[in-house]
Amino acid sequence: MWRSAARRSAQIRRLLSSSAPPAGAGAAVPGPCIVHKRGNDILHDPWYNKDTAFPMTERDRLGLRGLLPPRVMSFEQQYERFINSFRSLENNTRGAPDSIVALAKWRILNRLHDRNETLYYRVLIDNIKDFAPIIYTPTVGLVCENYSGLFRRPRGMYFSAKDKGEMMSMIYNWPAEKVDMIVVTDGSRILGLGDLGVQGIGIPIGKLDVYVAAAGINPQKVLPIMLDVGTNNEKLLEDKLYLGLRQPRLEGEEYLAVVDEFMEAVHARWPKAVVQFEDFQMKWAFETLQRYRNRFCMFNDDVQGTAGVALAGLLGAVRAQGRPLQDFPNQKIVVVGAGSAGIGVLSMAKQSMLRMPGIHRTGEGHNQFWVLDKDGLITKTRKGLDPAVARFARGYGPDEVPDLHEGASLVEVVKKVKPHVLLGLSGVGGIFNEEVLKAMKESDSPRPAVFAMSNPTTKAECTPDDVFKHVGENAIFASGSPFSNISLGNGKTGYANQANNMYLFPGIGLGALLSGARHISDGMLQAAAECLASYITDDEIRKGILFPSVSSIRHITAQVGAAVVRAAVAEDLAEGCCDVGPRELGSMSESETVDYVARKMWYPIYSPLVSDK
Ligand SMILES: NC(=O)C1=CN([C@@H]2O[C@H](COP(=O)(O)OP(=O)(O)OC[C@H]3O[C@@H](n4cnc5c(N)ncnc54)[C@H](O)[C@@H]3O)[C@@H](O)[C@H]2O)C=CC1
Ligand SMILES: CC(=O)C(=O)O
Ligand SMILES: [Mg+2]
Repeated sequence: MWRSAARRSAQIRRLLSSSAPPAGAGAAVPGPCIVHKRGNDILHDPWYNKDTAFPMTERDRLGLRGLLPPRVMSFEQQYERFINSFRSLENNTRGAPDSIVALAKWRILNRLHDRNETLYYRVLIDNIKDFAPIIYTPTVGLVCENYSGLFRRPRGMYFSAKDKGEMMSMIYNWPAEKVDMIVVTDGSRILGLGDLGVQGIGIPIGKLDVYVAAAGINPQKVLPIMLDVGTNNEKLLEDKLYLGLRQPRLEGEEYLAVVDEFMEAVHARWPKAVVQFEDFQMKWAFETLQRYRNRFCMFNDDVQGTAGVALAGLLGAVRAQGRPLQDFPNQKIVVVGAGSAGIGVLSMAKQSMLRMPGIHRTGEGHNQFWVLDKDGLITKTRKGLDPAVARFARGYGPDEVPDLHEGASLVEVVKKVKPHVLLGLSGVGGIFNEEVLKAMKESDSPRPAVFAMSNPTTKAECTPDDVFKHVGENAIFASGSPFSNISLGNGKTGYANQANNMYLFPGIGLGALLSGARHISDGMLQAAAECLASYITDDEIRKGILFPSVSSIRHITAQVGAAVVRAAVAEDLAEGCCDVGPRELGSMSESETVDYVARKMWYPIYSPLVSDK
């Protein structure tokens, strides 16, 4: 499995060098693009604007002559100019507080996004490792918290509780004829920052930027959406600048009626669009997933995308111990956080354990998990447990070893269980404190793994410094938001892996889209997770590297996308996309599918513009 992944990876690297467009994706001579506007309207449209790079012939053709300074710059010159101004911003803000620097960097990128999307996405693709922390976690969290103050112009669509009955017509207000990818939130659980109401729109925007950069979705075909059903955040309700509905959140049937109407409207206009649900509070994350997953092509990224990434990390932790993957069902895993992400991870990990052959276990009753929430260890004696959580409750009675009790604290659990993996999806910064990490040192694993997956950085359960200091140099660390690697002395490195669903959601969405899947099945998600798990070589794993570098995200996404396409075909869920039908998809070999996916990726190049006005 690992060898074929390495071969695929080399093939994709050849296809998708970040410095050159993939063959067939517009490439050297892009076809002309028809615009339905002229003059200033083009300069003010970031989809078409080229700023100073409009050649003279186009300036004449489009009524731009005189509206721009006379010198025509090349794309490369514009690119260099932007990168230079970004680097001087970095120099000029050195020593300033982190949040000021982060927001200044976000502003300069956002201004480019507002002005010229082709240039914006090229700098994003080429510098994804540096810029992902700005357009995505952690800075996107800061942006959401300050959204009402930072707001200059809208991006995406807003459907509010006041729009009940209007959504079917409102959806036609969106200017693009075709939309392929939608990310929607109701703002009720933004990263680990809680209910941010309408300000949560920053998350769909950031996720879709990752879609464009990683999956090569054409930015003209993405749509970030906010469902504003109110907020229960008192601070926002009292804030005079707050831009959302100043009312408590809708609940129950009233809430579902809004989401139902929105989904019907989207489906009516763009029946083949993939809809990603993001950052919904747990009860609605699960409810909407069950409600829509067999009717629409949708998935919940926090439940399903996160699960696949965590599973890839958990399998990596088994390999790092030098054990075969069949040993996975024997790993002891403590999960802190029983919310949408935690339960998603537990469900997928359990499914995967139950599929592994040749291990003595007791079917559904096999429980290698110890799950804690804000009230401590969850056992079967806990009252009012959600059925999704109850599956993982420990059945503590006098016969179960180690001896623990309902509500036991994290440190007690770690000391007694001596887990192989400690995984945090709690949204509580620093909860893996020195005492907990020192207890992890006594883990039964020779390579104890600590996954501090909560976002943004302030909510990470611990840092890599803490882990390599208190658990030891042989520990394995991964976090949801990026950290730098740690120098352990003697030329050794403690790797700070990033375990974030960004490694999977772009490939899941792209694979679903290109296969024309009727819906997104567990098999497609499993294929995505296995593909990510197999991306890393044994050598890397031995060093403690569990996930590839974010700079390879396009390569990874092409593979994940292809794995998803193939799973959709195998399950007979694929209806095909554009001129590629299900039969043709089914006849593609593994490498041809990767080729197909890579070639479908959009790449930012200025196209010649022709106006029809
Ligand atoms: N790395 C990644 O790719 C992802 C990270 N996340 C992060 O995971 C976190 C949780 O997300 P959700 O599960 O959707 O939130 P949620 O609100 O549904 O669940 C949070 C869970 O943490 C528990 N919790 C709260 N305080 C605790 C404490 N002191 N000790 C133990 N447990 C505690 C709660 O009881 C609840 O079970 C967020 O910070 C989010 O950013 C979520 C999705 C993906
Ligand atoms: C990464 C992500 O989806 C979250 O923190 O919610
Ligand atoms: Mg999320």
